[in-house]
This record gives sequence, structure tokens and C-alpha cells, in this order.
Amino acid sequence: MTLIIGLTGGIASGKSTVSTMLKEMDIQVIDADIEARLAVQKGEQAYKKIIAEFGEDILMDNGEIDRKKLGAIIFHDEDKRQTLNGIVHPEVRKRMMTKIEEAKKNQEEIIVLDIPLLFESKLTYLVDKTILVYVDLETQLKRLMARNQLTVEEAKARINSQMPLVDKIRLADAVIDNNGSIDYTRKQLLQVLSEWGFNKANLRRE
Ligand SMILES: CC(C)(COP(=O)(O)OP(=O)(O)OC[C@H]1O[C@@H](n2cnc3c(N)ncnc32)[C@H](O)[C@@H]1O)[C@@H](O)C(=O)NCCC(=O)NCCS
Ligand SMILES: Nc1ncnc2c1ncn2[C@@H]1O[C@H](COP(=O)(O)OP(=O)(O)OP(=O)(O)O)[C@@H](O)[C@H]1O
Repeated sequence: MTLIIGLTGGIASGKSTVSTMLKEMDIQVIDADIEARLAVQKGEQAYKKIIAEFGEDILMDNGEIDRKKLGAIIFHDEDKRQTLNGIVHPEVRKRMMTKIEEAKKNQEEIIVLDIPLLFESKLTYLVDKTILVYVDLETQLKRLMARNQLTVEEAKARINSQMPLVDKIRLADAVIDNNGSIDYTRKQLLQVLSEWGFNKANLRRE
């Protein structure tokens, strides 16, 4: 039986940092952000629907969607965000389901679904266990501004478009505190996996 873990958090809380650690342990990670990018490439169904809703102004010269422009719109407008979600999320779900089926066929011990909006989008039915990567608001804001070179206002708009991280704590099976060092985060991850019956030895495929 494949154990399916849902890895979630908030924007810039450290999901990619944890998913890199998981990949280093040879665990397959399916990343919703990557699937969402693929789903809106030129020519895809979602691409066409986005242009129909948002107009050609959101395109770059090469015809691909200008993610910066679309982000500036949807992170400041709840209705438009819901419209975009309604177009993109079903495609992301389909793509993830296909990958889950493949991983199950390959008899993977564990697979991890990295889904930022796991709780907001009520996708927990896809997974057996959930891990929340938690940081406090101050750290989240600081790291998001630094990583994406955003102003305080831009960063706050993105954070406020998601369920507060503190509210996700009670919804998760395990919480990893990522306010500290990367090493401390790795230790907690190994601890959670070991509580669920996996250790370094049985994780690594020879
Ligand atoms: C708005 C878009 C174009 C911005 O692209 P950009 O390259 O700047 O950001 P990226 O896609 O890497 O997302 C970064 C983070 O933003 C947050 N985020 C993205 N979309 C949303 C959303 N609709 N609601 C809340 N948070 C979101 C997530 O934490 C995500 O990890 C893009 O995020 C998008 O198409 N979003 C809609 C699809 C979606 O919900 N993706 C998130 C997981 S399925
Ligand atoms: N423990 C840590 N100490 C210092 N910096 C960290 C730590 N964890 C993550 N970071 C940094 O914080 C930023 C956000 O981390 P990461 O990209 O892993 O978050 P994320 O949850 O995947 O973000 P998003 O969902 O927005 O893509 C990155 O610049 C990363 O290098």
C-alpha cells in the first residue's frame, strides 16, 4: 500500500525546502504549483479559458501568460481569484490524479503531494496523512518579500489570499516548525516519518 502524504503550508512557508529533503530521500513528490504551470501553457484548455476571462492584456510577447500580471490581478481581487481557481484547479486535480495512479502502479512506499491550498480547496480526500510546514507571520512575510522581491503590501496581499497558517495547525496530522534552521526542519521531518513507520533505511531504494 502506498502512503500518500499531503504536504502543505502557506506561501513561502518552506514547502519546497521540505520537498527537496524528501526528494533527497528518493521519495516522489508531486508538486501542484508545477502542474498548475503546465496546465496554463499556451494551447492548453485552461490557457484558452484564462484569455477568454482576463483578455489578451495578460499575455507576454511570446503568447505565454504573464504570471506577474495575472498575479497582480488575482491577489488583489477575490472574485477574479475564484474565477482563475475555477479554471485551473480542476486541471491540476486531473494531472495529479494521473501521477498518483502511476506512482501506485509503481508500488511506491510513499508519495508526497505538495499542495499549497490543500485545506482551502478541501483536497484532503486525496491523501492519507497531512504535514503542515509552519512559520510565524513575521518570518513568512520577511522570507516572501526577500524571495520574490515584493513590497510589504504585495506580500501581504498574497498571504491574505490564503487561510492563515495558524488556522491550519489544527487541521494537520503533523506540524513542522520552519522558523528555525534548515537542520532543525530536517530533524522534525525525519521524526514525523519515523512516527509513521519510515526511517532512513527503509526509505532509500538501493
Ligand atoms: C497567479 C499566478 C499566475 C502567479 O504565478 P507565480 O509564478 O507568481 O506564482 P506561483 O504559481 O509560483 O505560486 C506561488 C505561490 O502563490 C500561492 N498561490 C498561487 N495561486 C494562488 C491562489 N489562487 N490562491 C492563493 N494562493 C495562491 C501559492 O502558495 C503558491 O505556492 C499562479 O500562481 C496561478 O496561476 N495561480 C492559480 C493556480 C493555483 O491556485 N496555484 C496554486 C496551487 S494549485
Ligand atoms: N529554515 C529556513 N531558514 C531560512 N530560510 C528558509 C528556511 N526555509 C525556507 N527558507 C527560505 O524561505 C523562502 C521560502 O521557502 P520555500 O520556497 O521552500 O517556500 P514554499 O512554501 O515552497 O513557497 P511557495 O509555496 O510560495 O513556493 C525561500 O527563499 C527559502 O530559501
